[in-house]
Amino acid sequence: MTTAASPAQPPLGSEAVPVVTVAARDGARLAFARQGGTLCQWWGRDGAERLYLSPANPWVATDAIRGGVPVIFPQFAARGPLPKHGFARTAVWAVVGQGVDETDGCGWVTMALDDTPETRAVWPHPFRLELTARFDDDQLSIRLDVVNSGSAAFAFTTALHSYLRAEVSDRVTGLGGLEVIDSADGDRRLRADDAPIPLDAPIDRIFLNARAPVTLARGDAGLRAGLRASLLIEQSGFCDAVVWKPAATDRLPALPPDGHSRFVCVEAAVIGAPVALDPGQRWSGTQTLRALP
Ligand SMILES: O=P(O)(O)OC[C@H]1O[C@H](O)[C@H](O)[C@@H](O)[C@@H]1O
Repeated sequence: MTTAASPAQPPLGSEAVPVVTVAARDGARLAFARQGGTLCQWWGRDGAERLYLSPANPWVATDAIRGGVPVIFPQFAARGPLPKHGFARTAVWAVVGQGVDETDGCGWVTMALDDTPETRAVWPHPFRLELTARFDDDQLSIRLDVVNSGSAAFAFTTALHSYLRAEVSDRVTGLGGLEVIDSADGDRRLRADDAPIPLDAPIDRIFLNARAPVTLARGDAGLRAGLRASLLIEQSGFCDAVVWKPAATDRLPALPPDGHSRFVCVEAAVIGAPVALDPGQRWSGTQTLRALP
């Protein structure tokens, strides 16, 4: 277990859910937990938090971590017969390696999850997941690999459920023109317009075939809070994107009363057309967050 940079911060991790921190050469840092293979926090070299990690997260071994980057696999949300968001976010992953890349100074960590009797009880497929994060002060790149290690084909949906620090005056841009499934409105289909998405209202939408970069643009409050002017969010392999921000009245577990107004999730996802993998095949998807000056 480690503690966050400032003594005023709530504890980071617990005995049941240890959290480890790795530093890049430029002083940026990343915290991760084997619980769910979750990246918990990415600090710039100025110590600013770029991800949202709920101060009310209970750090118990059975729960997904409320914040950071939970890994959603093999089912997104309740869109199928499995438990909501699948099992990868609550399983205990292995740490394959961590360190600093001598060539470019980036910090990195790789975690992996293989099928177990518990996963096969809910989803009867041998698989291997590998999550590799590389980061410095300017960017965090997160790659998810899915390998079919069995002898029969399987299909899955997935997401990197990234919780980004955001204030209500911030906006999300770059998703205009895409086909949308509005999860908050009975899966109504609509076409996104070009207007920036305001973060002073709840939203739960899937944007299909999201290939272009998305920007989280700061308003006054975000700039006053010391956040970088904007965050550029790019993805490859993942064909869809989700923008989710709960309402104050949602009263989500592990979130403080003002938590809904401190983040937005911009998720790199595959939902509309599940990935089908034959035995021995590998699928890769990457989400990259670039902190612009
Ligand atoms: O509360 P959780 O189970 O972590 O789910 C959090 C959210 O995940 C996704 O973004 C879904 O689109 C939302 O409908 C869901 O509320």
